Amino acid sequence: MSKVLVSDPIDQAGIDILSQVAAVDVKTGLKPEELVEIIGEYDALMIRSGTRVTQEIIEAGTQLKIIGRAGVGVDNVDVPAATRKGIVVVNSPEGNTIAAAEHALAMMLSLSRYIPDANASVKRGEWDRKSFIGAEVYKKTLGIVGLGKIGSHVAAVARAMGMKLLAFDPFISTERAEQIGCQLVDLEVLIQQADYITLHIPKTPETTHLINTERLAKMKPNARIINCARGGIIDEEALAVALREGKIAGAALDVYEAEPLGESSLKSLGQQAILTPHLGASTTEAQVNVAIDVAEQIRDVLLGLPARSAVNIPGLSPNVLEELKPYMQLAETLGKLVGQLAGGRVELLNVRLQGELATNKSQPLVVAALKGLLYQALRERVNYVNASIEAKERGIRVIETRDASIKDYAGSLHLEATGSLGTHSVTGALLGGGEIRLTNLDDFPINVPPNQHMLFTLHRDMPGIIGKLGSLLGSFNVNIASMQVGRKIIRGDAVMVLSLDDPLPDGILPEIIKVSGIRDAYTVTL
Ligand SMILES: NC(=O)C1=CN([C@@H]2O[C@H](COP(=O)(O)OP(=O)(O)OC[C@H]3O[C@@H](n4cnc5c(N)ncnc54)[C@H](O)[C@@H]3O)[C@@H](O)[C@H]2O)C=CC1
Ligand SMILES: O=C(O)CCC(=O)C(=O)O
Repeated sequence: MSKVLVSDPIDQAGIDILSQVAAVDVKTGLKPEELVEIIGEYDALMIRSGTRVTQEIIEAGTQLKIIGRAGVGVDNVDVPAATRKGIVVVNSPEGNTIAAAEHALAMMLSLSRYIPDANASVKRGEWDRKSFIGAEVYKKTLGIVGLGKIGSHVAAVARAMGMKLLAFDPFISTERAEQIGCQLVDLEVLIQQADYITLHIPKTPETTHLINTERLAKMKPNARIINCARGGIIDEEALAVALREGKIAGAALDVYEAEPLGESSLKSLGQQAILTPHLGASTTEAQVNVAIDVAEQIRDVLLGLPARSAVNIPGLSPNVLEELKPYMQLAETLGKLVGQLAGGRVELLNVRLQGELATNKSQPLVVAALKGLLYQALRERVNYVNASIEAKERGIRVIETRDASIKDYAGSLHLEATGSLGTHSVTGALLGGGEIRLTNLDDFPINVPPNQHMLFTLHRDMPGIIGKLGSLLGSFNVNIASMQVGRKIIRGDAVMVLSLDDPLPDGILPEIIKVSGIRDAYTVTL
């Protein structure tokens, strides 16, 4: 039975799902060295933001197949290290969207009306109404940095509160921003015009310290800024100075450069600063959503099924994946075949989507073809996650082409590989029931199903050659399951495709090539 380690607090709904297929250990608050020590026993790791999954932990996770992050941000996981080891990393892209958006909105209103400090003063026994004269958000300008899932929901609610909306997001179109009721502007315009700024972007090298001393200096003196995205997008030291010097009116932070927040000049600020301990996703609803979403994906991967929200395999909706799955199987089979024909060191792979297939996404098919191509070298170590990286590291150049005009089958896939044994090509298609057919080999038309053990020969089409090869194989006790010849012209060059019941014994290939009329022979295991 598989074993899953849950190393952060996760809703019971997720544990129940995992328990259907695995033995689940919940061990929260582990020190990094404790995690390194035990991770080797587990097939899956489920975390929230509390566990840092470093390269060291990934290296020690010799059985790990999947890391599930019950939330959005995977910045606490060394995704490249996981990818190199073929470990799927999944998240829950939408499970906590509403929770995070509502937290940002709550922060905006709390900042405007000094709710945390007013509450604390009443609880201290005071009745001070003068110190808490707030500001209305109605008719004020909200600048949203990052108009993705959370930013868009913040926009919808803020618009209903009568706010004017500006947005900065270099990756979305003006039309999309307008649909959400936002005017797309440059970051500098947003910084200068907004009364409230809320950040909803990932932390990347480009967004680290996006809000720095210079930008804080350009903000309006009555401006308030909210960060419920990721720590480090705002330079915390610069922010503390700007707040203390009254350059801006307020800031509300849920996330920090280092968590938990230790020594920090932010802590000594007054009512102009509100600090929460990374609570954006902390609603009952969001925790149930993310736990179910991620646990289901871990369960599926442990059962050998694809994950719907993997961050390190080609992003595909479950529907598209379901539709493409048979073609991915075809691509993998063709990749295995052409890789063995072309020889170990393949330098170039050309993947051509033909007929109806030409309108599909090519990336998953390319990845599947590479997985097949590299199987000979890497066996079970290559999978959909690491196939592209492994290919790149081996210097395999990949070209993707499409030809919708080729209509001999509804949709077909053509792979051409150049390696140490020359350039070889193979085409395959799917029959009605999803059965794979090899339809072309090195430009010779054929029509054969793939078989575990196969022999291909390039020969001259002449009387007696089939018999000679049959007798030779018989003398080595090899049973032929089926045989087909493909040729373009009578008595010209031809290929022979044999499906064998047994692997070809060592030493027989040179004997086959000695048969008069046979120019080359290749053995393939699929
Ligand atoms: N505080 C908390 O507990 C939570 C925090 N988050 C964080 O909130 C952030 C946003 O999450 P989602 O909206 O779900 O992500 P999303 O991927 O839907 O949206 C992010 C948006 O940022 C934009 N973007 C990327 N780089 C940018 C840049 N340099 N400048 C401007 N825009 C840029 C993207 O185009 C995208 O539209 C993430 O960092 C996530 O980790 C999410 C959930 C809970
Ligand atoms: O797990 C949590 O509570 C943090 C959520 C979060 O930051 C995220 O989903 O990106």
